[in-house]
Amino acid sequence: MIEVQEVGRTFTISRRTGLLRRERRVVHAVQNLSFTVRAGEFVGYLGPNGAGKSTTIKMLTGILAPSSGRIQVAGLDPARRRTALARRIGVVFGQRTTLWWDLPLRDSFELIRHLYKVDRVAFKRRLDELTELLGLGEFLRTPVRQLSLGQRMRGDITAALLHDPRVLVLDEPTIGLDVVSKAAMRGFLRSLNAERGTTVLLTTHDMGDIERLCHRVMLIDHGRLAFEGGIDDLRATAPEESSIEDVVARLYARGAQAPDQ
Ligand SMILES: Nc1ncnc2c1ncn2[C@@H]1O[C@H](COP(=O)(O)OP(=O)(O)OP(=O)(O)O)[C@@H](O)[C@H]1O
Repeated sequence: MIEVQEVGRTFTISRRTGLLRRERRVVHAVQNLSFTVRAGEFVGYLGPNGAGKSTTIKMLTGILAPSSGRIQVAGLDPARRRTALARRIGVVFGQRTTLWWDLPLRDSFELIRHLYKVDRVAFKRRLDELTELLGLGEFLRTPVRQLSLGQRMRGDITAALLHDPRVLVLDEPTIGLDVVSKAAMRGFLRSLNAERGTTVLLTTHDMGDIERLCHRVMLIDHGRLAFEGGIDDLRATAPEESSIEDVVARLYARGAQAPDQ
């Protein structure tokens, strides 16, 4: 469902170092990255701040083109077929909304229906289902700017799923949610994957998300894949640690000692 082959992405940063002098520096955000996510998998994508997670997600969704290598998502090259891909995948960035700030939630969904050209009957059925599952009924007429973070996040997840995508890419979907909202969101995502077979790639700094949801974990550090395996394999990298958080902290610390690019 997702194929990443030897992908690299660099950024060139230009910085003023004097009155007339500029210094150019190349940042290797992602380097020689290869992985596969099969249909129906729920995979966690971990890494410390600045490791290259968002850059990867932007490449998977076609927002950024890779500098090298090859990507296929749902059978398409994301950077070349971004519009076609948008009909096959759903994307949620926890830190920002894709909804229209001043519009009631319902109107944002209606606009999305037009953008994705979703059939009216299928849209109504899917919206009713998602409204029920995510408990959104009482907020449909509320402008997005008046929603709490948890309500808005449920709105964003609904928006990403209205066109019934086979792949869902989530960038920190539980950030800032309270324990009850977090548990509800995780329950929803788990059943979406188990019952509907939606393939999910999840980026998070919350190890609870990883432990409770993911079949497999990939860990990126300094733009390179530093670990890949199941939760038990992850634990086995530091069996002396009792929590996943500490196991992952160990892996991050190991990466920090490695020579930088
Ligand atoms: N547009 C850009 N221009 C220059 N450098 C960038 C750009 N986007 C990302 N980078 C750099 O690429 C590297 C990877 O950044 P990225 O945002 O992918 O990390 P991340 O793993 O998502 O981090 P976080 O967990 O903090 O969100 C960082 O060194 C970052 O500064």
